[in-house]
Amino acid sequence: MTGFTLSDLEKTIAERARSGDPDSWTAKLFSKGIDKAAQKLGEEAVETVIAAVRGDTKGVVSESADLLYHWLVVLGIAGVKLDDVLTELERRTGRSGLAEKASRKD
Ligand SMILES: N=c1c2ncn([C@@H]3O[C@H](COP(=O)(O)OP(=O)(O)OP(=O)(O)O)[C@@H](O)[C@H]3O)c2ncn1[C@@H]1O[C@H](COP(=O)(O)O)[C@@H](O)[C@H]1O
Repeated sequence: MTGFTLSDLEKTIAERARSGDPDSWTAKLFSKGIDKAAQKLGEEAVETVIAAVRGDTKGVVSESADLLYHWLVVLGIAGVKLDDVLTELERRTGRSGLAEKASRKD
């Protein structure tokens, strides 16, 4: 299994956004703003759905990578940290830090 994480990609995206490099797709999306980034996110979501419905396994992998990258760009522009989303997901499992603390008190 790869050691590469969404957190690694989030850091790369933040660095590239700050770079202002004209060759950087990330910097371009950040300069265009939330409308363009959100549009790309929607397109990649639809392309992922189409690949899945067609049973195109390689397509699902490739489009999911596009989707997650553009999702992190949208999070970055929206000022939301990946960790905030993971914390919300953890809360839904009922195993969040607060739940654990509360259960230790019992
Ligand atoms: N993971 C990605 C990634 N996935 C997709 N893309 C880019 O997303 C863009 C849009 O994808 P599309 O399939 O829609 O391509 P398109 O049809 O040409 O796009 P449009 O016509 O809609 O403009 C392409 O230019 C892809 O290269 C990505 N660009 C960057 N990354 C990561 O971000 C890092 C920094 O990239 P730069 O900011 O470009 O330096 C890279 O090293 C990667 O780790």
